[in-house]
Amino acid sequence: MRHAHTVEQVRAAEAALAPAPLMERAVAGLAAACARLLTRRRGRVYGSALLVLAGSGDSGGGALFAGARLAGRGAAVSAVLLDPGRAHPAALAALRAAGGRVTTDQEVGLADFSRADLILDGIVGIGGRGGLGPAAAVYATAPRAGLLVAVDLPSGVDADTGEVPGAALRADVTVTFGTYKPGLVVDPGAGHVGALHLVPIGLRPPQAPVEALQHADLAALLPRPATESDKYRRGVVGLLAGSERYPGAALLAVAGALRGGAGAVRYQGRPAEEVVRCHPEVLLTAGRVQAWVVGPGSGDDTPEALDDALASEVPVLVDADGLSELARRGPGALAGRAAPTLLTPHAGEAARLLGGTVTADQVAAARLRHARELAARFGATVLLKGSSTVVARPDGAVRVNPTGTSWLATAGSGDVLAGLAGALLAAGLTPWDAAPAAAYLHGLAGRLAAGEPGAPVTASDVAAALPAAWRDVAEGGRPGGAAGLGD
Ligand SMILES: NC(=O)C1=CN([C@@H]2O[C@H](COP(=O)(O)OP(=O)(O)OC[C@H]3O[C@@H](n4cnc5c(N)ncnc54)[C@H](OP(=O)(O)O)[C@@H]3O)[C@@H](O)[C@H]2O)[C@@H](O)CC1
Ligand SMILES: [K+]
Repeated sequence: MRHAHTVEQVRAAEAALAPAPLMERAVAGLAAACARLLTRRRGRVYGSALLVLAGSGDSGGGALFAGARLAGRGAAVSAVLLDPGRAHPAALAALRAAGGRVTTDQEVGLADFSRADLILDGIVGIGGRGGLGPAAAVYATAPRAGLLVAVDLPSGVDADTGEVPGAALRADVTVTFGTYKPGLVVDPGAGHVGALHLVPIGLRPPQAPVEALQHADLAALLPRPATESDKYRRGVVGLLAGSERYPGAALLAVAGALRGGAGAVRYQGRPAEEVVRCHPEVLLTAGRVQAWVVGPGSGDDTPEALDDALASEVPVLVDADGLSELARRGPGALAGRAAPTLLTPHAGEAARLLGGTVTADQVAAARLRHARELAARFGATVLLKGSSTVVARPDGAVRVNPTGTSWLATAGSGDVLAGLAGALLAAGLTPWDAAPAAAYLHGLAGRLAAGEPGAPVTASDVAAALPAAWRDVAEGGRPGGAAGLGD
């Protein structure tokens, strides 16, 4: 599990430790990471060109100290001071003493930026507020040939939320200290991070409000049938999905549910004949179910389907058309439910569920905030789809999905996810576990189907790759399994 802590928690944890050893450990880890990157790129540190972008805080201080160390190993180091009167005095002195060149001239800085083998972004760390000023913002778009290493987090990304209010640097590698920060794992910030490397500095932060499941967590969560399992032990999922107009949604949701390990799928919708033709294992009879999925492509049947599902005493997943109907009814529609409800909106559906006071783009730009608001408003677990899918609980706890690929933004992909998550609910997982587990497997299946370097995939391809994703997780003992994920 990757745990991500807020700025306030990091500050409190840092305050409990002596500052000098903290800086020492952070700088040692940062310099070592840069030395490895330079060696990989140029064969050695000696003779390589390094540029430090230094702001006024400790992030700039750490970058200058690391620059000094690498200058000591023969790198040609220059530093641009973005707030010249306030650069970390001891770190600046150390860089000068090691032979580093210091400038405040933007033209010189940009020329060095374009030529350097490696650039250290120490403009701001967790103390960054608002967007970058113009002197720093030019480096967000300036051309460069070398690697950009962000110190603690890419400058311009909000550490607590992953929001990017203005210009932000785009790193190849981010070296972060002590613990992960939410902004490193939630988009749009996460998209600026590159490869993420954690340097332990001895922090002991409290429980994390944001976490990201890894391969080993998934392996522990996924249900495995015991020898005496029957279909009810594995879980029977009921699908109220598809319509004459949208039969495909039913087929894809069934495909996701069957490959999500459901003991059986009970289908109740209009295109039943087509469903059975494609998936002969589906049950069409009424009977016991352990979770309902309502909404994918359910069209005009949605109001009645939602009534039936919400009146049941089993977990209910509401997706697609079900969410539009729920947006019309408002949070009161879930008020009397004793069993849990899981909502799986994309940004547009989330905006509607939030009462239309925000746009889909605003939801996507501030994913943590809106997923939490929605979960609190409806008293339900919310899986907000999109790049870095976010799962929020009504109490504000969040799990962020680290898998996924932009190839997954394809028609019907959400139907597969709904069926898959429904199967995991039917198997007895809570929404808090089922939702991130489904997002993880779905994202991994998308990556496996898209391949490397990646090619377009259909929702059917994603469903077909689910068994491979499942096996990849089960093989989690070897680092990252076949997909190269894992921690
Ligand atoms: N503790 C340690 O030993 C180590 C700490 N390290 C890292 O340092 C970070 C915490 O340090 P920090 O508190 O000094 O904050 P940091 O983010 O560097 O700078 C804040 C300064 O920036 C300024 N500023 C704010 N917004 C701005 C903007 N938009 N554009 C430009 N400037 C802006 C702001 O100005 P002010 O608001 O005060 O006017 C203030 O002066 C943290 O990420 C940690 O991991 C490691 O790197 C090394 C070891
Ligand atoms: K930074």
